[in-house]
Amino acid sequence: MNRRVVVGVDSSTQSCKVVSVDADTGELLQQRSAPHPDGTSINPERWWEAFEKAGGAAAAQGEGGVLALGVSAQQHGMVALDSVGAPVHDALLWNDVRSAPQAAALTEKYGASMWAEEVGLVPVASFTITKLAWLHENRPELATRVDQVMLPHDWLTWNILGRPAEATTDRSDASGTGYFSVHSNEYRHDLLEAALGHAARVPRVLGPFEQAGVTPGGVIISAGAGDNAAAALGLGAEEGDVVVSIGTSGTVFASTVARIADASGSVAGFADAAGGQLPLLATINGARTLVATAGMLGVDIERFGALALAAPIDADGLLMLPYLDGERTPNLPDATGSLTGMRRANMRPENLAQASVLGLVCGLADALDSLRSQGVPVRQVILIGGGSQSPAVQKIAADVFGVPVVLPVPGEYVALGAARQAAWALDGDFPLWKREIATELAPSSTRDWAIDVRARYAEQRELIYAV
Ligand SMILES: Nc1ncnc2c1ncn2[C@@H]1O[C@H](COP(=O)(O)OP(=O)(O)O)[C@@H](O)[C@H]1O
Ligand SMILES: O=C(CO)[C@@H](O)[C@H](O)COP(=O)(O)O
Repeated sequence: MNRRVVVGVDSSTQSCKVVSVDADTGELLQQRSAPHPDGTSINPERWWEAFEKAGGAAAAQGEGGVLALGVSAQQHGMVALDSVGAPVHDALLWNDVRSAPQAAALTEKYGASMWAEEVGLVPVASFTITKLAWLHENRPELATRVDQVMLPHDWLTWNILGRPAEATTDRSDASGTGYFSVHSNEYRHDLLEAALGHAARVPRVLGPFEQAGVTPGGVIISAGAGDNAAAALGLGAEEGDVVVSIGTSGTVFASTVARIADASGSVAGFADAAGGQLPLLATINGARTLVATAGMLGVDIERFGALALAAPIDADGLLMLPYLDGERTPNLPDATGSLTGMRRANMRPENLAQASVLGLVCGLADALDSLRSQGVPVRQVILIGGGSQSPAVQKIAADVFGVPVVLPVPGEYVALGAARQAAWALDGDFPLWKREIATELAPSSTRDWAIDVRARYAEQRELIYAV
């Protein structure tokens, strides 16, 4: 019997991944990727070029017998288009912190409780609405030209469908804008206008398995999703599963029924891609903490992993707070990284490597504690993302997180989730693909060392950044 092929796309911060999957079994058939330029702002055409290089554009026109395709992408990016569909400014990405002052002003103007209760999140620089406010305040001549605002996944879907009069999005990605209410499932046009200075068109929000359209090649295009919501779909995350993704961002999230309204702003009450909720915390400094430290040591990422594994598990007291690009969790957009606990005896390359691993994982453990404090059940952590492939991360994760940690077979779970959504849109039934086999990461005989490291990490964070 001929396979029915669906395709999933993950247009993430650093690259575009395209996976071809058997629609009936979920078996991975092909996987390709192409890099994106570095930076926190980008001309969206670079996303299209990578999408083409990774085979996505051809698949979207039916090459290889593709029946359906779904696009997932990095969340929050501001794609502000004029009346002819051209960007008025490079897209400001989730990890661009220039709109931090606007985030603080929006929070002050309406109050954190309103944002948490009505919109589900409290503005920080990552969220689209703050970027529109930045444009309005700093480039008013461009802001007045904005006709419509999209997110990265919306813009790719819109281009795949030949730039129809009405763009589309989905609830999971809309929930990360700051001008959409997960409670009413309606846009808050008033908040968008307050930020941008005038009204602007926004994409129609599709249901979980609604079709965005069909390409001239006959390929059904699904609604798409924000990347973390797509990962939850790809993993088949269940109540009690908390996904920790170590990609460019570090994210900690769960697919739940209960809505979250965290006025502290730590936990964002996003929507998932299946009609539920996706409470989430994100750090700006994910796997690139390890990559930057490897660069400082003059070694590649494999050698970095070996160095970290060779160090004492607590880095012999060396401690890094890896706020290398500013930080979102905790909300310290102007912070820089710090290295403390240095002694002549511990100033060794392996200790620096391990300190960066500990700094990354301790920050994610803090996020896990915040998620738990909002009533989200934590039965196990499912560890994904490029950084999860680090043997040094795998060695300490169970001890530092303090709960069972499972590692699925290496895979692009965001793109797989987008493919699963495409199969859902194709058939109208959620595909019951087999759940990936996962390996439980063995904890140490005692996690006392991890409790001590986390306490010292918290002490330094409070001492240096007062959070
Ligand atoms: N073994 C490893 N150890 C540490 N970092 C790794 C390893 N393998 C990949 N990475 C890093 O993971 C990141 C890519 O992960 P990915 O989840 O694809 O990110 P994104 O989805 O944000 O583009 C890159 O920064 C890469 O250098
Ligand atoms: O801002 C968030 C979630 O709120 C990030 O998770 C982005 O969605 C970027 O994802 P990656 O490129 O790191 O996968």
